[in-house]
Parts: sequence; structure tokens; C-alpha cells
Amino acid sequence: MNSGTILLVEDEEKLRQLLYRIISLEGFRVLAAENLKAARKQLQTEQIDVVLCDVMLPDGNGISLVEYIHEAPTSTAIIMLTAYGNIPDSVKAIKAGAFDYITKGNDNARIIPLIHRAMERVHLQNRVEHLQEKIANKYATFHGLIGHSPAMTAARELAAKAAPSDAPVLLLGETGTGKEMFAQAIHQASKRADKDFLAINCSAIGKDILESEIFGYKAGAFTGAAKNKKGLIEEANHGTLFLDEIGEMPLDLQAKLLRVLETKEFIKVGDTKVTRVDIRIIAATNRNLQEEIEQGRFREDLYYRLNVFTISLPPLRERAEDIPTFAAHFLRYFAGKTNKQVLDMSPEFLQQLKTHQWRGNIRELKNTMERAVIITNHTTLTTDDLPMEFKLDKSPARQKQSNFDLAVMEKMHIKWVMEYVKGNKSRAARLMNIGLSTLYRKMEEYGIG
Ligand SMILES: Nc1ncnc2c1ncn2[C@@H]1O[C@H](COP(=O)(O)OP(=O)(O)OP(=O)(O)O)[C@@H](O)[C@H]1O
Repeated sequence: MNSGTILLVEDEEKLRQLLYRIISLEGFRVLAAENLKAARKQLQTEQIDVVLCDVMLPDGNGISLVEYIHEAPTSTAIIMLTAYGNIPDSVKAIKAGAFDYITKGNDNARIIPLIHRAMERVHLQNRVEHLQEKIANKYATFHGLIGHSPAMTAARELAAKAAPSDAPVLLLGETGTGKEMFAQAIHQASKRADKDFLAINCSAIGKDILESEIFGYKAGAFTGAAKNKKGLIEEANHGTLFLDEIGEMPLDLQAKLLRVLETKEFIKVGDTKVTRVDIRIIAATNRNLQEEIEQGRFREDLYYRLNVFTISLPPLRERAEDIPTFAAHFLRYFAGKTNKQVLDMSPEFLQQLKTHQWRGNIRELKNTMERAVIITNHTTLTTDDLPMEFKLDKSPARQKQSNFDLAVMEKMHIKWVMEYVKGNKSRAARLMNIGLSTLYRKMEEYGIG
């Protein structure tokens, strides 16, 4: 059985069925779409490794799917099916970033080996990314935690003191304030550094799966539990387990976790005997746990067990003095990553960063800087490189009634998208999900050049 999912985009039903059968026989999971619209939908909802796509489709040219896929960072590979003798299409497809092309009808014997090669590349790329992430995490040390505001310095100092002990740590802060980065840095500075750091977000999955994920299960514990499964708590034995969004953990799991903290023991789902572990727990939440306790949603005894070291990471808007440092750091990082000559920021750009609300905190600032570095055509970032909501936030016109006018918003949005795609109208129309002629009409209406 080969692993991987293939999306087949072909409007001719007979050929689609034939290819479906041939590829399924290789053991791949195959999804099919008969036009570009259906293909885009599948790409948005499914994890697809390789796309096999016809060039001539009823709702457009298949090569546009290559561009669509490359709009977001992805490892998905696309192979084009081109008509016999259509060299220009094949060249275009490769230039747009397709993995390869096959001439329809003529190259049948090449299809399967080519899919295998594309799949190998995808797996390799995924593996490299996974390793890069692992390495990056390994070096998430206190040194890498930037920011020199008093709040940040106090948080770093407390974390550095907590690190060598084996005590639990509770990290408090809004989303994107750096809780996971702190947790990794604490792990790296602890005596468990050469063991695993595993993380789970308690809000992302349902109660039963969360219990199996954290504590594991015995074979036969429930339908589908064919084999014993180790939970993260056992996988991370001798290392650190980071429980993000602990405020969302159901009460009965809180009781099980308390037992781990008190006795280092737990019982797997469907098991009768206890399992012992040596683990350090770091937990994080953006909820007010005192309130959760009052409401009966969080166990008080667990709270006291966890808060041996409580580290609060204040929202970015409350430590505006850190914003230029973060912005400069991310500017250097993304300029390096994208190989662009972007060297600094205009004073107005920085001023807007300082007064923005940053509800997504450092994560939002990081994304804003990445976007700015990608779209700029200059060596200095200016306010033009900021997303539209910044302009709305700050423009004096914001106070005026006219700014609530939908047409004003639409005009700004079109201008911004046109900047983003560097004037490529068909790409802009595609991104905005409107037809090219509609885009032309609106640009004329709003006097956009
Ligand atoms: N002090 C810091 N220095 C450099 N980068 C940081 C810092 N804090 C956070 N970041 C970056 O900001 C992003 C968000 O950080 P992180 O995931 O640690 O936040 P979080 O509080 O755990 O978020 P959530 O609650 O949503 O899971 C990450 O990409 C991280 O690299």
C-alpha cells in the first residue's frame, strides 16, 4: 500500500475513470474533480500530495491551478496532462511551477512512475520541513526570546529560574503572546533538554480523542482500538509535555492529570493497571482560571498543583516598547528567508505598528511583517505595505461617515489586491473570486489605474 493522496482533475469521464482505476490500484487514495472549481474546493478541504490535472478544462486552463497551489506555501506537486504536440502549454506549465507534464494518450506508461517520483519529492519535502521545525524548536532558547520591556524581562527571568527545577509551569497570556515558545525554551534549559518536548492543544479535539491522545489506550478499549496506543504522556516520558489551552480540558481529564502530577501514575483508557511516568508538565491558557474555578469548570486542586511557577505574558499592546524590536527581528528574518533586499521601515510604518491593537499579538505582528516583506517593491517598508485594516484604523477618513460606505471599502480592497499581485488582473480577479470583466468594470468605475 502506497501512502499519499492524489487529486485527479479531468473532465472527460472515461479517461477520469480509467486513471482513477490505474492510480487506485497502486494503493494511493484518489480524489477526483471534473473542473477547476471542484478541484479548488478539494484543495481547500483535503490534504493532497499530488495533483494530476488536464490543461483544457470546461471552466478554464488547468495551468491556473499550478499558480493557485503556489499562492500558499505547500509541498503539493502538480503534473499536467497536455494535448499531444502542445509544446507551449507544457512549457508554460513547467514555468508556472508544475512538477512535470504528460502528453495525454501517448505517455500512459509514464504516469505511474511519474506519480511515484512526485510523491517521493513531496514526502521528502515534508520530512525536511518537519526536521527544520524540530531543529528550530531545539534552539528555542531564552536567547531566542526577544523583547526587552520590563514585563518581558521579568517573564524571561522567572522562566530561567523555573527551568532547572522539575516543577510544573503555568503560562498565562492571550493567543500569540509566545506561550509555546516560552514552554520550549524552559524545556531546552532543563535537564530534560535531550529528551522529547511534546505539545497538545486541549481545545482542538473532542474529549474522547483528547483522553486517548494524552493517556493512550489498551487494544480493545473501544471499537477501532485494534492495537495498544501510547499516549503523549508516555511518549514524552523523561521529557516535557506542553498542554496548551488547559482551561478547555474536561473535568474528568483534569482529575486524571492531577493524579499524574501527584503520583506520576495514570491508567490508560481500557486498562486495569497503572502506568508510571517521569514527566514534566508545562500548561498554558488564555482563560482566567480563577474565574473558571468559581464557575466550576476548573479544579482548584489542579490549579494549585500547576501554578508553582506562574508566568504571565502580557499582550503586545501593553508592551509597545517591544514592537520595534520584534518588527526589526521579523524584518531581518523574512528578508533572509525570501532573499529580498528589504532593509528597514519608514517612521510612519513603525508608528502604525506601535498604535495597532494587535489582538493576535506577536503571531499577528510576525504575519504582518511576513506579508509586508513579500509584497513590497522597495528596500524600505512603508504604510502601503500594511494590510487594509491598518489603513482603516488610522486614516482620518475613518471618522467620516463615508468610510462606512461599502464602495469605499471595495475600492480600497481592489487597490490593495492589485498591489499585492503586482498588477496581474487575472490573478487579482481569481483571488477576489470575481470574473475578469467584473474587475475591469469596477476598476474603471473607481478610477483605479
Ligand atoms: N519572544 C519571542 N521572540 C520571537 N518570536 C516570538 C516570541 N514570542 C512569540 N514569538 C513568535 O510568535 C508566534 C506565536 O507564538 P506562540 O505560538 O508561542 O504563542 P502562543 O501564546 O503559544 O499562542 P496560542 O495561545 O495561540 O497557541 C510564533 O511564531 C513565535 O515564533
